[in-house]
Amino acid sequence: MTTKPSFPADFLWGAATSAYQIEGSPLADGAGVSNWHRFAHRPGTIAHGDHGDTACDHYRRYEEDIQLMRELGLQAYRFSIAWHRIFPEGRGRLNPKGLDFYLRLADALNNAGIVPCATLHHWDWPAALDDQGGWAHRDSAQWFADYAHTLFRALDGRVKHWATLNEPWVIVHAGYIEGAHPPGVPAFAKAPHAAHNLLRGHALAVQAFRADGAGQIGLVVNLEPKFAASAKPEDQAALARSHAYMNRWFLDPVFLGGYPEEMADIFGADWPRFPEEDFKLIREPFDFLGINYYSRTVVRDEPANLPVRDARVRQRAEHTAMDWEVFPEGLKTCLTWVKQRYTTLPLYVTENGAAFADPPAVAGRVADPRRVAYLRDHLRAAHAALAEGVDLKGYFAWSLLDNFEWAHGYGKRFGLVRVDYPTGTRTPKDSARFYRRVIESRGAVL
Ligand SMILES: OC[C@@H]1[C@@H](O)[C@H](O)[C@@H](O)c2nc(CNc3ccccc3)cn21
Repeated sequence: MTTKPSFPADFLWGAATSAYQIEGSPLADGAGVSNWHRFAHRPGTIAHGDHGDTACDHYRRYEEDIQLMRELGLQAYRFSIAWHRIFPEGRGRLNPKGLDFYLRLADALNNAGIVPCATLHHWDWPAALDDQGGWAHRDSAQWFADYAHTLFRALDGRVKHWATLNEPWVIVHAGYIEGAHPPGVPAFAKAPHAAHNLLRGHALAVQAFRADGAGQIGLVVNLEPKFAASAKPEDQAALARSHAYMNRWFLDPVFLGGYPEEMADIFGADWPRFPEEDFKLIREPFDFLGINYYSRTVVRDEPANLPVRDARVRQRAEHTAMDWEVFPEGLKTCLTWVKQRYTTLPLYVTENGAAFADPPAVAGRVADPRRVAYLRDHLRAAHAALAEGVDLKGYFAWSLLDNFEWAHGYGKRFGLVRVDYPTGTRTPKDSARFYRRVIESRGAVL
């Protein structure tokens, strides 16, 4: 007889979104041009020519969406703040109307009994900062810390749960290695500097929070367990490079004080020597780690695939619409690996979810059995990690709403709630109803 999972009474159940993916109104109320607004309007960058000019129209429909959150039984909501609404040029002139949207959002969430969990930077920022060198510019760390400090003071008393960065690895890999995200031009030699300045900015923001903030502050990383396709030494070496590149590049410095040795192998002559005092700063302690988990990858050696010289070996298993393998045990693997290698800090699953080819709404229902199964199996894995002593404090489903899936546009639907474009009509999917029952039963229905 298997015992039914039971999550702690204070476990925080939420859903997550990000500003550019849902808000729309990119230039409203004095907002500046963002990197993603400019990039998405560059022909050929986004599937189907999609962009975030309307998205889910959340900037205008946030009260309706908060009512949806209440109907789903959410206890918390993870959202991001659009820097370009606050400082249209990136620094200097503050735009009060832009700040006001987040004051209204936080007040409405608190009034609804939903914990606001704000991410300061989820990839969108003023295009002006990219024009001044972006994250590769050493001053970007201070630009970020100054922006963060302004928000800590402005939202004091309204927001007590903060994350500095969402997935710095993606900002660097997609933005500076691939060029698939802004700045949009591959700049291999700049990537290590961008990564380093993101970490410096995170630490400076934490120091600003210690001075003028209240509550908890953390960092959100994407983790993806890596497995070798074979026991051959070359595949084992590819595994070590791939694992270091995606999973250790940022966590080793913040928790262990230095970069993985594989980084010098991957970047070769383009791997810089950083000042020792930077590593002391980057180790600034914070309060929790957010982990975004979606899938795992099986890798083999592939010398032609620069810079990591690895290749994915597609598995005979279920895959999502993103062609990501469904691998629930990988969530437990990530959680236990972080506890074993790095820290006993509180952990949150800050993103977990899947895109599937959902059917349209019929009579107010959207049947998404594969997403129900995905959530069920990953929540079981999360509970298994809890049972092994991981201090897991909460779980945020990605995403509350179908939304703008970056370079994929609107064709990939991750939401618990379907959004029909362009009307913006919201329809809770079966997975939303399932998630509500999970929250109500503290996991007993899993
Ligand atoms: O792709 C789904 C979500 C995305 O919508 C979120 O904005 C972002 O935080 C997010 N991160 C991942 C996982 N990380 C990742 C790894 C490799 C390439 C792209 C994303 C998935 N997602």
